[in-house]
Amino acid sequence: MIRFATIGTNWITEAFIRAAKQVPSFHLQAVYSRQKETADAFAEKTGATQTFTNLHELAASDDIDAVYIASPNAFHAEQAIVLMNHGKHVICEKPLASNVKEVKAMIETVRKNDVVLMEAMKTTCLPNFQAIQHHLPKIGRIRRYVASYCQYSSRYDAFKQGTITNAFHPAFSSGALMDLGVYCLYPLVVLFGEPKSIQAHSVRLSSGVDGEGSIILDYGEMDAVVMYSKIANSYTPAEIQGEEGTIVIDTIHTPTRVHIHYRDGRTEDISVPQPHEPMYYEALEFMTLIERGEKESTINSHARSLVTMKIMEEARKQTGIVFPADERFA
Ligand SMILES: NC(=O)C1=CN([C@@H]2O[C@H](COP(=O)(O)OP(=O)(O)OC[C@H]3O[C@@H](n4cnc5c(N)ncnc54)[C@H](OP(=O)(O)O)[C@@H]3O)[C@@H](O)[C@H]2O)C=CC1
Ligand SMILES: O=C1CO[C@H](CO)[C@@H](O)[C@@H]1O
Repeated sequence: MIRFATIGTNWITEAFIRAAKQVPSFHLQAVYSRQKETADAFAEKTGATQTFTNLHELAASDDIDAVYIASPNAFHAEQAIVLMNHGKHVICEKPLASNVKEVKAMIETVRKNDVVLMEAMKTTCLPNFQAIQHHLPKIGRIRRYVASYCQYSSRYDAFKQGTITNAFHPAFSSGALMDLGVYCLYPLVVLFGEPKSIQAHSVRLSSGVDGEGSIILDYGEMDAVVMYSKIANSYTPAEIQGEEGTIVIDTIHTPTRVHIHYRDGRTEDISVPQPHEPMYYEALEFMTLIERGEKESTINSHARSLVTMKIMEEARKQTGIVFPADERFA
């Protein structure tokens, strides 16, 4: 049994708990919130038996083995480091942190402690993503990866009315690239590694974060184009274009229906059953690592989280997006 605590009381933590409960070794021991009333209400809703309002008490507790972090991005590194220094395993929401320095500090903390740290990037743990990897050689020499995640945010309505919520505030290391662009980039890094160079463009909002953006990534004999937005929608599937065929993926964040369109006109459905909720697979991966005494996921590895963050930081540099967290760790 792995005794979990959670940080963050928004809907995503409920979704994680619901999915993780399908893994037999999961036990929800405690929830953390800044406010006692919120913690109590969330514990009642989720079945946790303990609550915390002090991160250091949570970190020091002998009742907890692992923590799922779903706080605003700006707090991921700080919270994870405190927890890992007390021997807690950490599964931390995407993006792993605010910037490269923070990711490096987190990886350094893993090295000093006997703990697992994994970025909760659901996409790459999904059976249909693994099907894409398996069938990739069938499309011949790869020439382009295209992915978009553009979803108009209800919080943008509030923004237009003059209320800047966490999702659009630089103090929380937010914006379209950090929130949605990461879903296009992480699978790209898993499939093709680190690009030689990138060119980024973004539409900056008055708060200083990006509302949308695009990045072209140079891989020498192939390139990648990723597009992301919190201020407009896109219905375009993702594609991996090869000389012999093209893999078409319905949605990059949660691949469910995946087809190969061969150049000779044939089509092959390479989708596989994905019976569980999307977050089940990342939860299973994380818990399996703990049970096997392994330090890191070979899927959502530290190196891949670091390369993804390097790309995002470079894109921010090119487009003038600075977070207070960058100065904190400078
Ligand atoms: N995997 C997925 O599909 C999704 C992942 N995410 C990720 O989850 C994380 C949280 O996102 P989201 O729920 O939108 O974020 P929120 O801004 O809603 O904050 C999440 C939680 O953090 C706490 N919090 C809020 N504001 C502050 C603050 N100023 N200081 C400290 N703690 C605060 C709150 O918990 P409390 O009040 O109880 O302390 C809140 O429930 C992000 O990293 C995001 O990228 C988000 C949605 C989907
Ligand atoms: O990761 C995410 C996926 O979906 C959400 C929107 O529905 C995002 O805002 C979020 O951060």
